[in-house]
Amino acid sequence: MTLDDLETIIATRAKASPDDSWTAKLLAKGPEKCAEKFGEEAIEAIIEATKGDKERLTSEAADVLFHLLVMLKSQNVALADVMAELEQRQGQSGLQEKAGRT
Ligand SMILES: N=c1c2ncn([C@@H]3O[C@H](COP(=O)(O)OP(=O)(O)OP(=O)(O)O)[C@@H](O)[C@H]3O)c2ncn1[C@@H]1O[C@H](COP(=O)(O)O)[C@@H](O)[C@H]1O
Repeated sequence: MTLDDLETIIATRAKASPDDSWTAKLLAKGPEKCAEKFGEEAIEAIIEATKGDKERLTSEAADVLFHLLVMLKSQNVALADVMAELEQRQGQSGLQEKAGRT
């Protein structure tokens, strides 16, 4: 499973009935609800990371990635655009980037 696969699954399930699909149900609630759910999942991952529970963190991290992609879908932002942004950053240290900010 790749993030591209998951994006494709989400795009397909977005067309399903909200009665049959969590993806469709969440998207039907609108972008704000999708963002809120992503935030909840991120907080759950933070909690597991601070506890040091690797198994629970792995599970919550999966929830975070799934809900990140649903949030992007809700705003029609393509994963490819996010990856292109990361690609542009390749080769520049995060510390260099921070020091170069005006
Ligand atoms: N990867 C996921 C995925 N990860 C999490 N979830 C759902 O996200 C929902 C929210 O998770 P939570 O554990 O937070 O559930 P909750 O009910 O809010 O529980 P609490 O907050 O009370 O703990 C649950 O219903 C999970 O099943 C997912 N739902 C779908 N997918 C993928 O999307 C595909 C299509 O799913 P549907 O859209 O449901 O057909 C699936 O086959 C999977 O590949």
